[in-house]
Amino acid sequence: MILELDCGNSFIKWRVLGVGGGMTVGEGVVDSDLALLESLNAIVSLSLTYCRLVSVRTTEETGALTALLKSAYGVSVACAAPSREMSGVRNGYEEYERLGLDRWLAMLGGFHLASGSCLVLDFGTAVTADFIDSDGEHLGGFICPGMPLMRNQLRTHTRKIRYGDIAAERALESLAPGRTTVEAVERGCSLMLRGFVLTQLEMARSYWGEDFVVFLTGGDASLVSGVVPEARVVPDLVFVGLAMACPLS
Ligand SMILES: Nc1ncnc2c1ncn2[C@@H]1O[C@H](COP(=O)(O)OP(=O)(O)OP(=O)(O)O)[C@@H](O)[C@H]1O
Ligand SMILES: CC(C)(CO)[C@@H](O)C(=O)NCCC(=O)O
Ligand SMILES: [K+]
Repeated sequence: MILELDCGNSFIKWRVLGVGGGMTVGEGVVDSDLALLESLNAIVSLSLTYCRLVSVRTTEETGALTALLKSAYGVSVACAAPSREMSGVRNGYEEYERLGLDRWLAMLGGFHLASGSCLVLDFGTAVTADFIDSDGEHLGGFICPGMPLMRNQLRTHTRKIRYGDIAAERALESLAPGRTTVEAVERGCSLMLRGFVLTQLEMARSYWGEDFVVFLTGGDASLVSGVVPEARVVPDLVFVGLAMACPLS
């Protein structure tokens, strides 16, 4: 069984693939290393042979998790590393090692699935956009605060914006002008994300006309999928790239 991990800034996304890398035996989202071990230990007849991970955390944090996995399961752990070029994609950053590895892997996955120009949009703690042309050239991208950061900034820097998670979820059932604080904030931030997406689409059209594929990934992709009905929503896009960057043999 193969353990795959995407260690983001807020959550660790994990999944376990069965022997041969085919079926998904288990998957989830956890908020700590210990919660990850708990989830894994709950899988009956877990028998890990290999682990591959991508992390945008510090070297120390990633090292601690790697050591934990090695000692708990005696498994070898491969970490995705930055590279100038891979699987036909050329990293467009001036200093390629500074490009977030989650972005890099989502780009590898997207270019592989599109076999042509693509726009990769990831909606996590941060929101990112990356442009890859039909030659695999990464033109660069954008980084913005995601939904959790936008709402927390408002909560932190105002005195009267306070509401709970359940109210937040209910507020997003419509995007009409809000008549309560929670509706006004949740719908406002959601519309900001949608506006961002529409701007990215405009830019992609200016480069490639209609000849490109849009990928949506990340925990909050569903907030914007309505404005790009033609987009491919691929929740595991980072894992697609991870398997390419860290193959079994
Ligand atoms: N099962 C889930 N657990 C946690 N968050 C979820 C879940 N499903 C959707 N989300 C949403 O996904 C967002 C987090 O996105 P995601 O998990 O892609 O990124 P992250 O790990 O927080 O950050 P990064 O951008 O660094 O990867 C949160 O805003 C949350 O509302
Ligand atoms: C932008 C995030 C936080 C998205 O998860 C991550 O890709 C990251 O930390 N990137 C490093 C900075 C950069 O990509 O330029
Ligand atoms: K991410």
